[in-house]
Amino acid sequence: MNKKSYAKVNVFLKISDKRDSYHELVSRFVRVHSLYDTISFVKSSRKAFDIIGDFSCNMESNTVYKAYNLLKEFAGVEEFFKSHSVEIEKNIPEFAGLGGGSSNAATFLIMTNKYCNLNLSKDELCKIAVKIGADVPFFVYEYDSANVTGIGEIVERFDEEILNIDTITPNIKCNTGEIFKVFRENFYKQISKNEAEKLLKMKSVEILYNLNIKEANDLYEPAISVYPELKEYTKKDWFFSGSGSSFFKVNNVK
Ligand SMILES: C[C@@](CO)(OP(=O)(O)O)[C@H](O)COP(=O)(O)OP(=O)(O)OC[C@H]1O[C@@H](n2ccc(N)nc2=O)[C@H](O)[C@@H]1O
Ligand SMILES: Nc1ncnc2c1ncn2[C@@H]1O[C@H](COP(=O)(O)OP(=O)(O)O)[C@@H](O)[C@H]1O
Repeated sequence: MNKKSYAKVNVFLKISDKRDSYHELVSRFVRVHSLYDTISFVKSSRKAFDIIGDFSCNMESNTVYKAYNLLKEFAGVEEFFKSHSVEIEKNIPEFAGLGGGSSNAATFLIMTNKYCNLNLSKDELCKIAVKIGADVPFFVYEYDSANVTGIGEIVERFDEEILNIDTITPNIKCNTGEIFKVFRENFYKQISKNEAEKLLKMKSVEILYNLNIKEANDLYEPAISVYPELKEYTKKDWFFSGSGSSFFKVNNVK
């Protein structure tokens, strides 16, 4: 009972509006095939829910624990996790803009749905996923590439070739909330409907061929202003994922 929990990158990320203290985005999310954690359900005699793995957060703030809390009311779930521990082999760096925590939560939802025979559809799982975090629905659908809008709850599969992606994660822990705050205060702009529609139709390789790092990600400039050390990692053909700190390169782009 194990499953890969992939990282993602944002090929582009543009802000389209504000929603209360949040921001609505227009983004292309792509799974990184070469970077994943592995989640296993292993037999255990602990008689209580537990997660084994290397995390910087405590149990209460672990996204997998949040996912468990949302599923435990379903018949059989609590019983199952009295005799199984969740083991997570972490490879995806945290605070990296690669969605590791969100991916783990989604993989846990998918595995629990399967092994506890909950028979929930992807759409039903997605309703649970949004309660955990903005990026979780993308990972629930298991698409290689998708257009993601709203705060992350609208996920539409995008049909394109599988991308061969390299990532670099500087040892800088980017605070997503702080970067959005600086974006709102000093860099605020909204993508127009026309421009958004154009990007949402373009293949990822075309987008990366045509845009530079600043144009592709509205959070890049605010991130650099909060963490100037990030600038050292800015190189030709490399792009910025989410609110950082990871940079990525797509080898399919010629
Ligand atoms: C920017 C993105 C793009 O993929 O990626 P990451 O850099 O985290 O991977 C995500 O949407 C990030 O989502 P997530 O990491 O779940 O953010 P949260 O913990 O929910 O939000 C932290 C804080 O960031 C701000 N926030 C977050 C998402 C959003 N669409 N608008 C916001 O303004 C809010 O102030 C919020 O309190
Ligand atoms: N299962 C998990 N894996 C990684 N980080 C987690 C997990 N659960 C909670 N977190 C917390 O989520 C935050 C980072 O989220 P993560 O998804 O790894 O990165 P990012 O949001 O930068 O893409 C950190 O505060 C981290 O401690």
